[in-house]
Amino acid sequence: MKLAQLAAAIGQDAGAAGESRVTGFAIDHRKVAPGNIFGAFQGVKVNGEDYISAAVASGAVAVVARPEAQVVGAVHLADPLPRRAFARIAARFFTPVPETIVAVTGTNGKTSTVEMTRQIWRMCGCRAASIGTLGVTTPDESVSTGLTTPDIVTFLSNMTGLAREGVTHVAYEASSHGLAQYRNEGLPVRAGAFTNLSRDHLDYHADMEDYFAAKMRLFSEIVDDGGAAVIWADDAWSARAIEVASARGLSLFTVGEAGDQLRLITRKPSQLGQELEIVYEDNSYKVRLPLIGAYQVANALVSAGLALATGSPVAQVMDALGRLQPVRGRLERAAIAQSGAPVYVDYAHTPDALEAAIAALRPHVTGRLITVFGAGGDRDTGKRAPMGAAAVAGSDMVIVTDDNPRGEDPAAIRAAILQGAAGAQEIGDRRQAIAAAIAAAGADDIVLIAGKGHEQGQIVGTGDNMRVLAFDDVTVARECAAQLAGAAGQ
Ligand SMILES: CC(=O)N[C@H]1[C@@H](OP(=O)(O)OP(=O)(O)OC[C@H]2O[C@@H](n3ccc(=O)[nH]c3=O)[C@H](O)[C@@H]2O)O[C@H](CO)[C@@H](O)[C@@H]1O[C@H](C)C(=O)N[C@@H](C)C(=O)N[C@H](CCC(=O)O)C(=O)O
Ligand SMILES: Nc1ncnc2c1ncn2[C@@H]1O[C@H](COP(=O)(O)OP(=O)(O)OP(=O)(O)O)[C@@H](O)[C@H]1O
Ligand SMILES: N[C@H](CCC[C@H](N)C(=O)O)C(=O)O
Ligand SMILES: [Mg+2]
Repeated sequence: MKLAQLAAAIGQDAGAAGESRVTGFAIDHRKVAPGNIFGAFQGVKVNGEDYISAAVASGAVAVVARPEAQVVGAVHLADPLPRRAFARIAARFFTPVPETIVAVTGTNGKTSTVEMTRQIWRMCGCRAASIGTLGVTTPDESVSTGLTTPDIVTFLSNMTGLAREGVTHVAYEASSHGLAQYRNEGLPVRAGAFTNLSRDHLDYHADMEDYFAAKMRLFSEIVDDGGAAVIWADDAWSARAIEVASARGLSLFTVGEAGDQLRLITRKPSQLGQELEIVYEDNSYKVRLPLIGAYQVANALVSAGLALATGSPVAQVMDALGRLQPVRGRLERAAIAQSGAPVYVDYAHTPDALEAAIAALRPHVTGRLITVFGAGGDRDTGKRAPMGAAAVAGSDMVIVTDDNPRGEDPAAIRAAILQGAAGAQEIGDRRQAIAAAIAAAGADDIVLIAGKGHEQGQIVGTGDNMRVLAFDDVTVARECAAQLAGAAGQ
C-alpha cells in the first residue's frame, strides 16, 4: 500500500514520498524494517522520539510523532495524539478484519466476558475468537500473548490473521492501559461493553475519574457510529457509563436487575449453578446457568447482550447460556482436600473482585471459608489494605501470601495488606500458604486461593533481574491436597 493512501487516514498529504510503498509498521525502533512506518511515542519509561533517527536509519519511510518532534530523512506524519493517529493509519493497512468485532471494558470481568461471548457465538454456529488476558483463542487453538492488550501492531495483525483464517466474530478485552495508550482500536467495533468500575491501577491513572475516563473512550470514540453499548446496569458507575454512551448516540443495551433490554428477574443458586429468569423483548426465559457466583451471572448476561446486540438469534443465545463452560482460573475447582473440602482458584486481584469471589462461595459453605491471597508488586499500592479488609470481612480464616512481587520487597507488600487484615496469618511462600490452608480445612470448609487464576508463574525481580518461577495455583493445590492425603494415610 502507498504512503499517500495511509497518510490520508489522518488527513495528511505525504507529498512526493506519497508514492513510496509501505511494508509494515513498528513502534519499537529495533523492529523497524525498510519501508516501515515508525510510531514514536512518549512512554512511561522512555521517549520513543529519541529513537526516530535510528528508525530512519533502519529504513523507516515515515514517522508518526508529535508536531514538535524532529524527523529528518523521512516523512513526518505529525499529530498531537500520535498513538491515536498511528492506530488509524495502521488500521488502513491491516485488512481484512473480522466482520463482527466487539470490545469489553470494566475493572473486573473483561476476560470472563470475552470468553463467554466467544462461546455463545460458537454455539450459535459462528467462527468466533477472543483476545485478552488468556491470549488469543480461536476455534482451533489458544495462544498466550503475555499482556491483556498487546501493542497496536500485534493487535491489528492478529485481527487480520484471524480474518484470513475465516474467523468472523471477535470479542476483545479493552484494558484501561490499552485504552489510554490507543493499543487496540482503529478498526470497526460494532459494540462495546462495560462490566463495572472499582479500584485498580491507581498507580497508572491519577484517580478514579481519570481511570473511568480512560475506559469511557470505548464508548465516546472507539465503537462505530451507530454501534451498540452493552452496559451492566447494576454497578455504581453504570449511570455514568450510560450517559457517555447516550451522548455519543450509541444504541443502548442495558443488562441486569436494572437493565432495560435484558432484565434479570430472579437468580436462585442451585447445587451446580444458578437458575435465572430473564426478560428480553417482553418474553421471559428460564436459564440454568451451569456456573456459581453472582458475578458470573453479570458476565454471562453482558455476553448474551453482546451477542444479541450484534444479531445472534435470541433462542440460540438463551440455549447457549445454559451450556457455558467455566473460564480458566475463574472460580475453578482445583482439588478436593482429603477432608472433603473443595479448593477453588480465582483471579480476584482487586478489593471488589475478592469480595465478589468470596460472596460467590459463601452460600456453599457450611463450615469455614479459608482465603489465601496476596497482591502484585509494582502495581497499585493503595488497593492492598482494602483487599485485606475484603478478605477478613468475608472469610473465617485468611492467609496473606505472595503474588508476583516483581521489583518490590514481598514482606513490605504483605505488611501493606495486613494493615487492612486484622487477625490474618502471614505465610510468604505461596506453596506453603496453600498447603497450610488445605491442611486446616475440615469437611464443611471451602478454600479459596485468589489472585493468580490461570497464571503460570510467580514474577520475581524487575528489569534484567526479572525471573518467572513456574507456579500454577491449580497444580499446586492438587499437589498439596495429594501430599497431605498421602501423609495422613501413612
Ligand atoms: C505501563 C504500560 O502499560 N506500559 C506499556 C507501554 O509502554 P510505554 O509506551 O510506556 O513504553 P516505554 O517502554 O516507555 O517506551 C516508549 C516507546 O519507545 C519505544 N522504544 C523503547 C525502547 C527502545 O529501545 N526503542 C523504542 O523504540 C517503545 O516501543 C514505546 O513505543 O506500551 C508497551 C507496548 O505497547 C507495553 O509493552 C507496556 O506494557 C508494560 C510491559 C506493562 O507491564 N503493562 C501492564 C501494566 C499492562 O498494560 N497491563 C494491562 C492489563 C491490566 C488489566 O488487565 O487490568 C494490559 O492491557 O496488558
Ligand atoms: N462482573 C464481575 N464483578 C465483580 N467481580 C468480578 C466480575 N467478574 C469477575 N470478577 C472477579 O474478578 C476476577 C477477574 O476476572 P476477569 O479475569 O474476568 O477480569 P478482568 O477484567 O479480565 O481482569 P484483568 O483486569 O486482570 O484483565 C475474577 O476471578 C473474579 O474474582
Ligand atoms: N492485569 C492485572 C493482573 C494482576 C494479577 C496479579 N496476579 C498481579 O500480578 O498483580 C495487572 O497486571 O495488574
Ligand atoms: Mg483480563
